[in-house]
Amino acid sequence: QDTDAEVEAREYLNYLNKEMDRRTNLNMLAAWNYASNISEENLAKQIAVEAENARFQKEQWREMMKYPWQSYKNDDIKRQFSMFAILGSAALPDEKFIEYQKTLGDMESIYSQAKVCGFKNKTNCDMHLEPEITARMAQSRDPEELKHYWVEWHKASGAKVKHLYPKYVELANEAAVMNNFTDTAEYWLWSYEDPHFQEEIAHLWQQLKPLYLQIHAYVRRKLREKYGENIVPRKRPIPAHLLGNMWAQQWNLIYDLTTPFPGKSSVDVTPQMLHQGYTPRKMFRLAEEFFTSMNLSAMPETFWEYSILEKPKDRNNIVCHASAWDFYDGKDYRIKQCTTVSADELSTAHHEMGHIEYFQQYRDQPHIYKNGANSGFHEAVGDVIALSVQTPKHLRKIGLMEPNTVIDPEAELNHLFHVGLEKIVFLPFAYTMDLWRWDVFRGQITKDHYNCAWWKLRTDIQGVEPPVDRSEDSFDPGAKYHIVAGVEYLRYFVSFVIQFQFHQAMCEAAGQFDRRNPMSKPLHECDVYQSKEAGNLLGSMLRLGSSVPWQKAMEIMTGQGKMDASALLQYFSPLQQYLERENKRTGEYIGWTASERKCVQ
Ligand SMILES: C=C(C[SeH])C(=O)N1CCC[C@H]1C(=O)O
Ligand SMILES: [Zn+2]
Repeated sequence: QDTDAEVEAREYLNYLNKEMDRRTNLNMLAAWNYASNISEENLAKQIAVEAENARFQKEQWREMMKYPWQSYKNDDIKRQFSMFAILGSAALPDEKFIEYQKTLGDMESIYSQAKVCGFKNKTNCDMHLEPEITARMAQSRDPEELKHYWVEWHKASGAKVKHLYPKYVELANEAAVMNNFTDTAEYWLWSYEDPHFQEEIAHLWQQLKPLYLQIHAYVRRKLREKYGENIVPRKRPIPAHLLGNMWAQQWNLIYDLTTPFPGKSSVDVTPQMLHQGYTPRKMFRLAEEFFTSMNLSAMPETFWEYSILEKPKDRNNIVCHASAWDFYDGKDYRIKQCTTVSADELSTAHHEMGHIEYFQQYRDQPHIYKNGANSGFHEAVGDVIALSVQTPKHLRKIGLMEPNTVIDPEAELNHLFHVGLEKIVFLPFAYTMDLWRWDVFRGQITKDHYNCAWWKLRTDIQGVEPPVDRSEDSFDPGAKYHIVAGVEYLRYFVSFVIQFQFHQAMCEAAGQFDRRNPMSKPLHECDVYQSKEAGNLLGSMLRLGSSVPWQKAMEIMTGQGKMDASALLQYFSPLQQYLERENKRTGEYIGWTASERKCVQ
């Protein structure tokens, strides 16, 4: 039974939650207007709305402190107050708040509008990251062309925001301190509600690293066979421009160069999608149908009306980096993605729609709980579905793979390897992104050695190196969206571990996995399509939002409350055995020696 004080406190929370929904709706509309139509004027409009709301939040913070909420018995009221009490950047005084948002907006604008000149057609200097440069990094098999786009992109993006980054770090840390954190690293880690979270991540990486070393050595051999020993030396870190992705974060786009059994069924459905006349809209309809087949939500009609699912033809002043948007009114949800028709982008479409599913499932939560159980949960939802979609079994079901395609153990290994190029490979990259930023926020990496510290981490942890020597004149972290947009990245490391725990739980619910006899129905062959049991299990966790600690949400989903690498390792165990056998057979050097690339301080 709530005390009178708690009854009064709850009434205040009801007001605050409703008012924050209303105000955040205005914030999101202004942010959407800027991101979809970049201009100084639209940034100023967005910042004006955000500054007004920051003022309101500071005012309410003073109001909240009149309530002795730490002494309340009601856990839910205490949880809401403790979350509302953390203002983030809104804690900054007005003019610093505005400077902080302007710095982020300017970095995002430079990144999103950066362009380079062509390698072959040197007069075409209108090539943007999406779609042109991304397409060349994925499709070119000419090391010189790949080096050109790698170097030019890093010059046109990272180097151009270098002068703004220290100011962002300084103001982010000032805000963190005003929220009673030592720095932004601690503020970011606080959201995971576990005082030992950084150590837990380090422990998970130690468990997963052996598998990464195997796929790294195997891919390096395949690249050496393709490009020769001079370009891909046997024991060296892998040159980052040869891996199919500008940041070498996922290598699935060089699947054709590295597949274990080239003759077997190709899991790359891009040609089929193009042949069948797939459009971006059809890709998102396909994703929606998967969710509804499991008794999860369809997209509201306004989603199809307001979303931007293709890059506008006539202009480039748009943030193309894919994103999902909640407008906090229980009905307006949107995706903005400069979609091109490909298998990789079909996965991204599922990823983004997973965010929308989460938004819809927790729509009845109070404002403060309209978040993922932690940020990694939000990133995992769509990916879990995509794990089912990309099974050969499912691709045949939806007509993207010939019905008579032979799916034998070698074809299954090809599929596992393809998923490994996207999931195993990504882990050290995601880890590096925030290992670098934690040290920057903590003052261990200062601006005079931002770049060389970045490459030391990238070489030590990920085993990749830049295609050319670097120096502190460059700012290569700034060539990656999440760095210039100030988006925390550990969420993706968490997602790529827990999505296999969710997949395992949902496959069990769907009767397609048996934890007591794991190889009787291999986890990587599971497809939860049309399983109401799997959908209801997922939905029951999504509806909670952040109303309970993520460990509780994990327990509801998987029966236990911890992050656990064993589901991922179980999923990839046939691949790990194959890679270990193959690397031994070819005498591969596991790991890498020091890079010969210099970084001039
Ligand atoms: C698709 C999104 C929007 Se939340 C994204 O940023 N992702 C999804 C995978 C990792 C990360 C990236 O692209 O770096
Ligand atoms: Zn996401």
